[in-house]
Amino acid sequence: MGKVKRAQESEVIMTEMVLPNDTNTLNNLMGGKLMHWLDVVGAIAAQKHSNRIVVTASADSISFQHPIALGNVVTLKAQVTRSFNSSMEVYIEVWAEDIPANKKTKTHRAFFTFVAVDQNGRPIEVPKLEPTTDEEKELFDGALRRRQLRLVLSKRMDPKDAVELKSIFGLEEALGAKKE
Ligand SMILES: CCCCCCCCCCCCCCCC(=O)SCCNC(=O)CCNC(=O)[C@H](O)C(C)(C)COP(=O)(O)OP(=O)(O)OC[C@H]1O[C@@H](n2cnc3c(N)ncnc32)[C@H](O)[C@@H]1OP(=O)(O)O
Repeated sequence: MGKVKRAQESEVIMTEMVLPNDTNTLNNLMGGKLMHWLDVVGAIAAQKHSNRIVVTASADSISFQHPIALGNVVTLKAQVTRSFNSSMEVYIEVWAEDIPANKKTKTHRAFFTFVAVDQNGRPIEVPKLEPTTDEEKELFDGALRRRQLRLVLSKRMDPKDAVELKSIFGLEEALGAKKE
């Protein structure tokens, strides 16, 4: 049996401050800057799980509903939810904190996928992941559906083979599977 690692072993908490160079003309954090931080914190979590070089394969939809203001302290928490062969899904939560006002708000959540690669950039196998807490187990179970959705959207999986997706949405017919 291959190596198994616990989800908590990949946890990374990163803290940043929104500086003038990071903001738009409304003095709010630029979306691209936040995506950069998400990419870095997620990649470190994936590296901790795999002990390998990792590359970003995909980032799921990120919505910017809560602006983060100049001077806020931004905390990003990342953890691998599930590993597959060479790929790992990472869940990231973001909080913005106005320390003088003593106010902390959860602003974003995101799922990224990283792939462990060798020195030549070829995908390489990663340890399996064992979820421990209820939240980790829920994320672990959902990861299979999210992976299938990503692979279908990027045309890497035939919708007919997306068994998990079909079972939750009851999409057998819509996705072209033949009825018995
Ligand atoms: C001492 C320690 C110090 C630590 C200090 C750390 C500092 C850490 C800082 C890091 C700083 C930031 C690091 C950012 C990292 C970049 O930003 S990297 C730059 C952006 N990313 C890239 O350039 C990647 C470009 N793409 C590729 O290289 C290739 O497409 C990939 C992703 C390696 C996949 O290769 P491929 O030949 O298509 O391989 P294939 O066998 O088909 O697929 C391999 C796996 O990828 C998955 N995959 C492929 N495409 C997708 C997709 N669109 N969606 C989901 N999964 C996909 C497949 O499902 C498959 O998964 P598994 O079944 O193996 O689990």
